[in-house]
Amino acid sequence: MNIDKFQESMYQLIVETSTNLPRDVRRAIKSAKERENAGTRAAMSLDTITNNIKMADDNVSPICQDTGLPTFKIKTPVGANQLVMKEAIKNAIAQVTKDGKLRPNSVDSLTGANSGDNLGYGTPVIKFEQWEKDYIDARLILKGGGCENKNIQYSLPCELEGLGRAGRDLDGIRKCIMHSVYQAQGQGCSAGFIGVGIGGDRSSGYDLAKEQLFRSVDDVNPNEDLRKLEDYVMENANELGIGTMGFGGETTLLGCKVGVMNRIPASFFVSVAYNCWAFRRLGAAISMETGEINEWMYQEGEHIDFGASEAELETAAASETAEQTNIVTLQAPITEEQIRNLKVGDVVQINGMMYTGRDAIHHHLMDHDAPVDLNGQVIYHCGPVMMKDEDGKWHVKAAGPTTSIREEPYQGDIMKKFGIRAVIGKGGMGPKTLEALQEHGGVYLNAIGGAAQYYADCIKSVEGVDLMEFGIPEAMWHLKVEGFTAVVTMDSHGNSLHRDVDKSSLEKLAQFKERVF
Ligand SMILES: O=C(O)C[C@H](O)C(=O)O
Ligand code: SF4
Repeated sequence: MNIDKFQESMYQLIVETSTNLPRDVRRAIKSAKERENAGTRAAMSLDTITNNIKMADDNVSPICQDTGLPTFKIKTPVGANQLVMKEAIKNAIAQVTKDGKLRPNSVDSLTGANSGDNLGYGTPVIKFEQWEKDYIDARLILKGGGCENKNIQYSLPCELEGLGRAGRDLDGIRKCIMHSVYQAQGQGCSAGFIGVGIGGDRSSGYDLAKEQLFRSVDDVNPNEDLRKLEDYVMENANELGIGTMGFGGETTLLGCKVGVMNRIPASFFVSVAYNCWAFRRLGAAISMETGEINEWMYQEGEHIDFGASEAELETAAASETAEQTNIVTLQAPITEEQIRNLKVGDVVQINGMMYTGRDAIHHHLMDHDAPVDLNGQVIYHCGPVMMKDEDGKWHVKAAGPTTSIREEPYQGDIMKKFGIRAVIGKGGMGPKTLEALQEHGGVYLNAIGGAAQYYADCIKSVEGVDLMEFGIPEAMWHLKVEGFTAVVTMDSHGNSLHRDVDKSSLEKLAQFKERVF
C-alpha cells in the first residue's frame, strides 16, 4: 500500500469528521428543529446549532472546540501492516492539530501538561481488527469530554431515583436507559444520542455501548426485543422535557441504539455512552492498493445543508418579535445593579471584554492573585481552538462553552474574591454557586454548547493571554466580543432554570415506573 496516500486519507477523515456532520445526524437535528415551537428557547438554541453546523461547513473549522478523544476503529484485510498504519494515523493527527482542525487535547493525567499535538500514551485510541474483505474500513469518532462525563454504567439489580428497582430483565434495562437520559440533563449538550451496551464486564460493556454509536441513526435493530426497546426509549425519553441544552422542550434524545453481548452469571451491566448533538463520527472505505478513499460512509439519503432560506429567516425574525424576549446588552465592567435587574429567561448580549477560565484557572485563582483586574468582569468557561499567524497574533478558530458544573467547588468563592459579575458556560451550576450569585450579585449565563463557530464569530480580537503554562485550552484568554448572546439561567434572586428542569424531569421520569416489558 502507498502509506503516504493512506496518511493523506487519514488526514481527510479527521478533518471531515471534525468539521462536517454526517447526513444521518443532520436529519435527526432537522426533525428536532421541526418539533419545537417557534420562539421558544429550545427553538432558538436549535437555530444557533444549525447555523453553527453551516458555519463549520463553510469555514472547514471544528463544529465544537472540544474535538474529543479521537477513536479509530479500523478493519484491515489479512496481511496489512498495522504498525505502519498506526504511525501514519499519528502523523495525520499531529498535522491536523497543527492546522487548527483539532484542539490540542492530550493532557498528562498527573501533571496536566498538554502534549500540544494530541499524541501521548493512550491518545489517540486506535483499534484494529482483521476481516476477510480486500479493502480497509476506517471509522473515526471525536467524542467530547462533556458528553463522555455523562456516560453511566448500571450494575443490575439496582435502585433508581424516580423509577425504583431495576431488575435483571428487559424492563430493568429499560429503566436504566430512561434514567441515563434523565441524569445527563443538558450537560452533555442535549439533544443527544445514546449507545447502550447490555452485558459484558465493566470495560467490554462500555466498548459495546460505544460501538453502537457507529450505527447509522436511522438503521433498524435486527433483534426484535432491542428494536422495541429502542423505539420505546425514543418515544418516551422525549417526554422528560429536558430539551435542547436542558432549557426544556420537545426533544431530549435524537437517537438510541442498543447492543447485547453475553455476561458472566454474577454480573449484569447496562452501560450507556452519551453523545452530544455534535455527533462527529465518520468512516471511509480505503483501497488496500492505493491507500486512497474510495467511498465515504454515513452519506446515504438526503443531505441537509442548513442554509436558511429567505422564508425561514422571515419566520425566525417574526417569532423573535412575537415572543418579546427581554434582550439586555451588557458591557464590562458591569455593576451590581445591572446584574440585579436580570431574571432567568432574559437574553443577554455582551459587547466588550471577557476572560476565559476553566478548570486550571479556577483552581489557580483559589490561592493566587488574578493576572488582570476581574472586578465587574465576565468569565467565560471556554477552552478555545487557537492559531498563531506569522506575525505572532492569535486567532480564534472555535470557542464554545464548556460544562460549568466542574467549577462548582470554586465558582462562588472566586466571584466574591475578585468581584466577577457574570460567568458564561453551559449546563448550569449547583446550589453553592446559586447562593453566591444571590449574596454577591452575580449571574450565570448559558451559552449554546457546541456552537463553537457561532461564538468564534462573535470574538472580534484576542487582546492577550495569561497562564499559557496551563496549555491552550486552559489558559486565560482576553477576548473582545461583539453581540455574544447567552441566556440567563441562574439569577441573583435565587432562581435557577437548571434546578427547575431537573425537578420537573424527575417527576416525569417517575411516570415510567410501571412495568412495560
Ligand atoms: O472541553 C470542552 O471545551 C467542552 C467539553 O466537551 C464539555 O462539554 O464540557
Ligand atoms: S461542548 Fe458539548 S458539543 Fe462540544 S464536545 Fe462537549 S458535549 Fe459535545
